Amino acid sequence: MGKYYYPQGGLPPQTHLTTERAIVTEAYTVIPKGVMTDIVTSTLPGFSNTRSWILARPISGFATTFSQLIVEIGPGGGAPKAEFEPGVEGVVFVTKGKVNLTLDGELHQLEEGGYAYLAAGATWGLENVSDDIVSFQWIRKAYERLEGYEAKSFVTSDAEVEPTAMPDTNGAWKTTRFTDSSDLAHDMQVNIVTFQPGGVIPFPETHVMEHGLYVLEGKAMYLLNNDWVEVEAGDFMWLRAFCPQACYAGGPGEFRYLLYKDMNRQIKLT
Ligand SMILES: NC(=O)N[C@H](N)C(=O)O
Repeated sequence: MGKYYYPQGGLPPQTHLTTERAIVTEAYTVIPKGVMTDIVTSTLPGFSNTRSWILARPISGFATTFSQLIVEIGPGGGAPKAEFEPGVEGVVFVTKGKVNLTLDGELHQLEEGGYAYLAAGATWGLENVSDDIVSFQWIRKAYERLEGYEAKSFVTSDAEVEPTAMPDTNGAWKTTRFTDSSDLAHDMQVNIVTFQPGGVIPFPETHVMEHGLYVLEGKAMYLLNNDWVEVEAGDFMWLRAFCPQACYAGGPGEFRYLLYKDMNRQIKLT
């Protein structure tokens, strides 16, 4: 085990996996929670009392389709009147605390597990009216419109959507899909993937979809291209298109992650 730099001093966190070091390759990136310290935060325009960690963004030379952030809003903070880019869709998924979402004039309270799909062109704002920090994942993508289809905003939660068992897995590998995969109005999905202890992705999936993968719960060994990497709750992975991927969730508890994927559009050829 190597030595790690903790800017705040003191002892390293209790669970200390070998992936406490960030990994950046051409096929994938791992940003372990241990390196998301106070010194690498970004302030967000339009938000007050808020800080964020930008986990993924388009990088020249790679066809990255999305950006993904951890956002923390302190009590009284938020973006009540933020004007967001009209052509950009997003998903907000709350991982801790409570936040008020005003979406096209309607008020929703999102708690842990709360999920909002914010369609391109929607008017929305977020306010933390509680006494505690709220933390959420915010995924953004330029919406690729398809004639005759229009994705609509909606609010739901992890608890409200029944996960589907993957074929031949006895329920050891399930996916919670918040939109129908065949719905052409949607050019992306943000799903939750859940493994029971012992659950696996039994072959290296290799596909055109790019992924952002934020671990919500548990730990596992994840195959990223040629490397098996230990990951646990709070870690983030970016996988470029065609990066081979598989998983072994050894337990002791469930292993769950939020999974971004781009989909349902023709590849642009010039
Ligand atoms: N790494 C993953 O969980 N991939 C999913 N099976 C997916 O691409 O939907």
